[in-house]
Amino acid sequence: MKFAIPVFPGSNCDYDLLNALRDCLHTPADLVPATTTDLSGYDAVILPGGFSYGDYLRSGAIARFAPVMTAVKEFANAGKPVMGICNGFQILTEAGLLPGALQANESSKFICQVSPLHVSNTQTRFTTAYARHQDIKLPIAHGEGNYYCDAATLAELKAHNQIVFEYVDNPNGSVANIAGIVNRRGNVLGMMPHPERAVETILGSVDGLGIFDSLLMNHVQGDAHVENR
Ligand SMILES: NC(=O)CC[C@H](N)C(=O)O
Repeated sequence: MKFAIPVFPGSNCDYDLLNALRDCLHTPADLVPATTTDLSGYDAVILPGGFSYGDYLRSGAIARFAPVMTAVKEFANAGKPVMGICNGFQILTEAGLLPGALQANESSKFICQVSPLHVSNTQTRFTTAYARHQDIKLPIAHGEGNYYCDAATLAELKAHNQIVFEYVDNPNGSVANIAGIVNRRGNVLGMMPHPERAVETILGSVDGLGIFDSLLMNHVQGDAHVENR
């Protein structure tokens, strides 16, 4: 299973992700520039964290116009797995691949800490390696992680089991403690916590491995059994 990691001007978690995939998971992965228009050689795309285009206007608001995003949309529309971590999640909402938006944290402060989370849905292709309702700890590091959606969207997310990760202590004011969601089809995941920073004991947690293990396992088994239609 080969991963593409689009790199935007200002991405700063791209090498963490490359390390997680190549060195810890032993799976092929390439950094690809934001000008790339062809993702046909890849099985999955993960948008990394950072500050794309300086996060001017709003996080992800400029990145969504990068040429690679046209290819990412085609990739997602073909049902292939796409994931966005932190700034990647912000880009996915701005691009319309996931509902809702990420606002400034309620405290207006940048938050950098390890956060306890519930895995709320273990039936997605990103989370089958976790136990049902497993409690995990992942690092968070963001200024705009306060997930917002309107009441109708929240009802849709709940009705279709699209809330995948929830904060235990809601550090940023997110609606319904939301830390990560999938799209209705189940092939696009966005999450504010950083699983790629929790893949080795020396990092203090290996709780992020479950996401990458799930992707690899479900790719081998054929992703169709975890499609949410
Ligand atoms: N770690 C990150 O990706 C940071 C995300 C974003 N730029 C923010 O501060 O909200």
